Amino acid sequence: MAPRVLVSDELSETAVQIFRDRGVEVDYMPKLGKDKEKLAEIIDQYDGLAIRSATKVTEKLLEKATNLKVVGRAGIGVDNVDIPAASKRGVIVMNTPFGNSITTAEHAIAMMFAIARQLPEASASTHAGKWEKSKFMGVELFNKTLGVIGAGNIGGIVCDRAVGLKMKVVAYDPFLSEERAKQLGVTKVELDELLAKADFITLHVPLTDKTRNILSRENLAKTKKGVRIINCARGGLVDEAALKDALDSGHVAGAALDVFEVEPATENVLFGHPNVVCTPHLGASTTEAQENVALQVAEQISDYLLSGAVQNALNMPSVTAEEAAVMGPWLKLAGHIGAFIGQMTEEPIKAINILYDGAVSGMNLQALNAAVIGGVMKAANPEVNMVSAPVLAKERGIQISTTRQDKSGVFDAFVKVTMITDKRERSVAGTCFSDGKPRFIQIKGINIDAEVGEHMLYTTNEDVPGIIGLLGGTLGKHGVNIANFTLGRSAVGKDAIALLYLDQPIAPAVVAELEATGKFQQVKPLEFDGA
Ligand SMILES: NC(=O)C1=CN([C@@H]2O[C@H](COP(=O)(O)OP(=O)(O)OC[C@H]3O[C@@H](n4cnc5c(N)ncnc54)[C@H](O)[C@@H]3O)[C@@H](O)[C@H]2O)C=CC1
Ligand SMILES: O=C(O)C(=O)COP(=O)(O)O
Repeated sequence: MAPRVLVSDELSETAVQIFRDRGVEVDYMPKLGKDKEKLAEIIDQYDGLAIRSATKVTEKLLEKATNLKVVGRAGIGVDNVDIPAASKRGVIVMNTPFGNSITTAEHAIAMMFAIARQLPEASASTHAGKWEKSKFMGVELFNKTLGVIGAGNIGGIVCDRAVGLKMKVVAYDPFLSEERAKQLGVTKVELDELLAKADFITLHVPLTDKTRNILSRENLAKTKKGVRIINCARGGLVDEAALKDALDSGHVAGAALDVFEVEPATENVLFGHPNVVCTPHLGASTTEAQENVALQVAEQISDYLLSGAVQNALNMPSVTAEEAAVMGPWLKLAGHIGAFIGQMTEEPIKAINILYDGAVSGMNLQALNAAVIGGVMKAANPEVNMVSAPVLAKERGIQISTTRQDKSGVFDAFVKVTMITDKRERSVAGTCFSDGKPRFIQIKGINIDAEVGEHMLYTTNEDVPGIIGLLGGTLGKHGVNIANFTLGRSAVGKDAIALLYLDQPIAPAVVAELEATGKFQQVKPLEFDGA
């Protein structure tokens, strides 16, 4: 069945066309982002959700989104998506990190000109036939100091354009390297220095717990008298009430705001102030940017739903389409090994050590690790997947370690996972043959060769005659067909294991009957989803 995607905010038609061309069913309902009840009612029908900033992907919405696998943000900021809640539910969150950055940077520059020369007010006055030539006295940008808070993609472009305007640019960004600052032609400074020096301040940081209120009342008080402030990043970065007071007192000469604490902003303390220029979150609103982000988000969502390729996800390592094709069997194997271990474990896991040997050690290990951990944790919670598992494992304090090596002899490559609890250590290894089929090759250090099936039975016993007959006879009597039977032992007369691939699940009564023979130390049915 074709995956289904809902577009709940206004996106360029390009997105809808791409979904259709790629064979993804798409419903375009651009008003739904503003109607959370209606959205919550229908969200369970969709595998993917494409949004901009109006749709709020809250924990509550995600609870209803029982089939959702991916949220794609056609834009940059994802503060409208509860990413931890999405991760816990195994939903990938992607954005389009570059599609609208030039456009947004240009909007910030336009806003800077607008407050330097009071363009909107002068325009309104002229339209009104007033010809107030002497009222609108502006300031030049030339030789002024621009303080850029956040010099990432957008901030970096703003720096570049401002240098072109012959401004002096200082940037505050803890993650900006001296080398990059030099390349941009800007001076890296601390926040207090920026506040003290800047004639114009422009914000380009994401809204996080650390950046919220970065221009607080206290910080606004540290700015130069006559400063002008531009916010084309997020409402919530500037204390709006404090900004109004600073504008009223004349300490701040002007402010240009594209974003507001509450959006849509139909009321705001700053509305109506003569020195404030406002736009309704238009930073990304150009034909070019909207084409870029719509195209990118539709391709990314389709790639993920159709091939498992992951690009620009905020809660999952990237997997290219090429990698997804090569790694597919290995990701499956990693999940199966994890599932084997998870189903065999009844006590809390302290650590999981993952060894990658040979060709597989050169693959995307973050993704493979996520698949192993997902498999392990799925035994306790079937809802867990590659996205949610690493988060949950971390929450539970499980130590994950990875080793790469290239020592394999018999196999070109293999994956071996060792799980450690207070009581025991358990390890399972597997490989993929050229047919792409995952196989288990070692359990508890005992070599075997077992194709992975959906329903399996694992037994351990002392190496004595008659075990094959006993297993075959009992299963046969209950009409359980054996597709594949693998045996292994550590040494003659010592520990032996059997792994049976069955055509149907084995009933608890049959397990009990085998246990009652007293011949087995363990009789454990195992299930492998998607095998
Ligand atoms: N008005 C609009 O329509 C649009 C607004 N945006 C907003 O712009 C923001 C920035 O976008 P990009 O430049 O693409 O993001 P980015 O991630 O490339 O850059 C953000 C920069 O902020 C820096 N940063 C993070 N925490 C900081 C802190 N506490 N203090 C100082 N710097 C800090 C980072 O090191 C990074 O360099 C987005 O998060 C989004 O909220 C983005 C697009 C359109
Ligand atoms: O990309 C971003 O972060 C934006 O803020 C753009 O928002 P929008 O898609 O125009 O609602």
